[in-house]
Amino acid sequence: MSLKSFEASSVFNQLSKCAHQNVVFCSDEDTGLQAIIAIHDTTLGPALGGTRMWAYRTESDALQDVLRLSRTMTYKAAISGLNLGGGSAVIIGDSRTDKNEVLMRRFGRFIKNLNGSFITAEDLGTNPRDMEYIRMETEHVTGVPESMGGAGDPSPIAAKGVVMGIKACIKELYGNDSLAGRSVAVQGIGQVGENLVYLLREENAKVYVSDINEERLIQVARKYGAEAVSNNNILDLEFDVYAPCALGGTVNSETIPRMKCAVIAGSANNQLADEELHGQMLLDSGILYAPDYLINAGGMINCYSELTGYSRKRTMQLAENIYSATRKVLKKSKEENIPANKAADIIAEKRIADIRKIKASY
Ligand SMILES: NC(=O)c1ccc[n+]([C@@H]2O[C@H](COP(=O)([O-])OP(=O)(O)OC[C@H]3O[C@@H](n4cnc5c(N)ncnc54)[C@H](O)[C@@H]3O)[C@@H](O)[C@H]2O)c1
Repeated sequence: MSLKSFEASSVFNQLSKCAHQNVVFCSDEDTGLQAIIAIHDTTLGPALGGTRMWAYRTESDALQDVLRLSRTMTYKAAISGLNLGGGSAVIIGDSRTDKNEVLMRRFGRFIKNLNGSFITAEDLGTNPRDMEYIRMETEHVTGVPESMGGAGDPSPIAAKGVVMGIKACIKELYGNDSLAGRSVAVQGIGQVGENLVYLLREENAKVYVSDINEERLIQVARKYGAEAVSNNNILDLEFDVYAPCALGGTVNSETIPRMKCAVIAGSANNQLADEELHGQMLLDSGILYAPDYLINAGGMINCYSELTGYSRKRTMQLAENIYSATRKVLKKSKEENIPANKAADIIAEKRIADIRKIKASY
């Protein structure tokens, strides 16, 4: 087989499409570890990003995921005014059956070898206990429990940022940002979703909730006085705000035409299945979109605080800044008639380019 014949699916072909600074393949026979660490951009600071453990169907899927996630982290840090770059890691495997202390500690050794250019935290399939194992091998990890000097669970801060994003959208549409009487559908009521439901109910919003976990759905709906709805037809209902807080890709060519909401603002990463196509479709449909990486930056903000000396007050302040950052993005989107995700990208890219210039001067 000539090299050309498998070019389309090759690792080098995938890498050539994105301008990552460094991609490290980690393999260890003794522990069975197979992982990829991607460092997208470190102009603003060391690359920070979660470690996701997932039973990927193919190695190519794992590579694609880590490349996309790490790029998103660069933009998230840039638009949030953080001095961090973007990175991410994936461990290939089922977190319920394949994860153990040695595997996580071996992975920690790979992070150690990157000498601080990559700092990790939790993501899907990993938790504070795993971060403790990584911490046994390297200091370049955040999201460790408060008992170990960490900042603890980032999801309340992530939810706070999402509320700020929702309020900024409501202000844009109705001239005031009160959520009283506004209706919000939260899809996925896990760690962030439940905190979001709590905050929305505190503001007297009418809240609908859906989740694939029926037991949890009933429990959370009852606890906060929310209305449980079926996950299958949640998008067919009428409400002001759709808040996707489970998996990405729920905003796509099939769902957008069905949507009756005025706003999309949630915590899930990569909500638009295709950023260019679906960002434009939302603009054309008149649905206001609060870019995901902007309003879900609370988790990264929490990690940043942990790295720079944790203060609850400062962390909350940074999460509250998401309100003005969202207002700025929506203004740019309206004035230039461009999709909100595109407007956010331009603002993030400008900050990186500006800081790169001052770095070149010393
Ligand atoms: N945890 C954080 O601090 C944080 C920060 C930023 C972004 N995020 C993103 O927010 C999202 C939620 O994160 P989390 O930590 O709350 O996760 P989680 O695993 O705690 O919760 C996810 C919830 O979604 C439900 N779910 C899964 N698939 C679903 C589907 N198809 N339809 C409806 N519900 C479904 C699950 O049952 C679960 O209750 C993820 O996309 C994550 O990447 C999380």
